[in-house]
Amino acid sequence: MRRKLAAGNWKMNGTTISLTEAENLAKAYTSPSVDLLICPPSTLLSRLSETLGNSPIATGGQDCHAATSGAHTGDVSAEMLKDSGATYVILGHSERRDTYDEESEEVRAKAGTAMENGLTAVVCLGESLAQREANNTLDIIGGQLAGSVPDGATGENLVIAYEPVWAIGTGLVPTLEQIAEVHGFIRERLIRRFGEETGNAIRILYGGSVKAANATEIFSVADVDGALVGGASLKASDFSGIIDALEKA
Ligand SMILES: O=C(CO)COP(=O)(O)O
Repeated sequence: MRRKLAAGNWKMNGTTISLTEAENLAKAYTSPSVDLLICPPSTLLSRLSETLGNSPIATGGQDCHAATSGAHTGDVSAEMLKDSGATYVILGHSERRDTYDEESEEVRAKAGTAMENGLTAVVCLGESLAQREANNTLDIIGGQLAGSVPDGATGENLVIAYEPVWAIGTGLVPTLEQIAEVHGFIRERLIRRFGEETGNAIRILYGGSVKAANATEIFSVADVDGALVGGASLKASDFSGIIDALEKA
């Protein structure tokens, strides 16, 4: 049985004041029935990890370098994330694939380094609107999945996030049938590559305009094991509506 996961990606949002939102969340969820994760900007990671202290809410980075250390100005290593209290790291987000031309091969190298450092890699996959309209969604997702996930993935060290690029921050959400098709396809590919047991243990999150108002129906879809939430994870009052829906799913 896969434990569900509600993950917040704060992206490039948040300063010290935002720690209060995490504190409010920690007060509200002292023993949640689902896993909870916040991935703040790296400037807040240490303080957020300290603020959350013994709360069950985990913290994570939003990217890491494939190398363990060295002359990489501006980058953050997996070891640094771990040292800042993180247990997860988001990798291959479409905003990084787009802005920094991150290819799946690079994402795979980063995920390997993250896993070696004891982090759980949240590997993001997603098609653009043009790719969906050209009926290429499953080809794109299949290629990104095969290319971005390293060998040795398990239900512990890997989470997949399906985030259609056109649904991120737009208020547009795929139909439940479209979500079911892609999540079912990812599940099948994971089983084919890693075997029945591991393939079934890896969690698959949906991400893209998830809100309290649409969370219940999204969580009703087979193989949706939780959500990777952007905008609606910034305020505890918004994120808690999504967490509550996941706890009831
Ligand atoms: O990109 C996302 C999470 O990683 C989704 O962002 P939104 O929830 O703001 O659409």
